[in-house]
Amino acid sequence: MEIAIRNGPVVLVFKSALRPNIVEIHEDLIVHGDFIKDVAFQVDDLHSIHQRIKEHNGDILSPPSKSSDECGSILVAKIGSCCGSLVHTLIQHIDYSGIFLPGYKPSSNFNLVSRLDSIPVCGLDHVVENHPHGALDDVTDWYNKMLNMKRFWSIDDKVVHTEFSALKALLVANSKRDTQVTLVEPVPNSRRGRGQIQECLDYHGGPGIQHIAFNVNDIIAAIDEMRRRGVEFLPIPDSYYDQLELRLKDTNLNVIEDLTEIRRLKILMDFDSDGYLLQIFTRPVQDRPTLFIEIIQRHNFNGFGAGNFKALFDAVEEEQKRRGTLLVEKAPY
Ligand SMILES: O=C(O)C(=O)Cc1ccc(O)cc1
Ligand SMILES: [Fe+2]
Repeated sequence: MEIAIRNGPVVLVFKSALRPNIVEIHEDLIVHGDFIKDVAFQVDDLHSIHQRIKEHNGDILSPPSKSSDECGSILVAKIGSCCGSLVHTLIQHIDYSGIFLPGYKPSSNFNLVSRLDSIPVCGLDHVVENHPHGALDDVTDWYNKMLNMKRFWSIDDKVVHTEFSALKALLVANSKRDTQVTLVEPVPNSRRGRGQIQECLDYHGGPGIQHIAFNVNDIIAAIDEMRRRGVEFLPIPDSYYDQLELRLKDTNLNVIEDLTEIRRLKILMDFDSDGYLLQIFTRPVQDRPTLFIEIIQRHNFNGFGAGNFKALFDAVEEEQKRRGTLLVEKAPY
């Protein structure tokens, strides 16, 4: 059974096994718990991508096929990724004008949502994959070969470390930068802890999607409403905002949002001379400390909040201490 929910251009599909014998879903759930199985990409020319993937011996789970209903047709294929059991559905819209994809019917069972104040989402900014130590070069190669995505930036453990852990991250994206995947790996070193990436790998049972980031146009209103609804975000100390205000004093940046609101809602901010971004991270959205959600608003700023990594990772490690997973060698399950 599948239920698709939409907010602006973003659609999430929730899938569950109705019957006991749907082995492939149950097997995945035993390993990963609730997790992201599929990150779908919209493509312009599925046949040529399929050809490219075949030439590079990619894992084609289902070759391009046409799917139609009374609202038109799409072309769809599915490939295995190099990120554990994650798959990528590739979709080319030929002439489709229905609500989502062929076969989906509108549902009228969402009275609760229609009574809440809306939280408009305007796009999917990026998804983030966690990989084991040493995997990032091969994964980057894979996205480059199969989907022609290029590496745009990287940051290493010399820059990204805390008292307890260290990591490497890099971004692969298409040339328009409207499809972006951040790849992250832990760097084991002499530090004392099991960092957030290793914790996520341990609880997820291997590589997988660690967070998804939604773009909004009014992050203050969005977070205000999400908090009102009870969504839990990572706590950020007041000292972060004291420092932020000092750093901002030395710039000519025109920040539209009210800094008191940014402080009150615990939104993070990173900037350079041309622009800034505002971002905030939820606590994990299921029992295992694996998937969480980021809300992000960009003002002429393409980067990934590297200036926030320290505050962010310190905040996550405070959560790990609370969970009792930071200062141990292996996952305590
Ligand atoms: O790069 C991103 O997408 C970020 O949002 C920053 C980040 C990178 C790695 C993490 O484990 C958590 C956050
Ligand atoms: Fe992110």
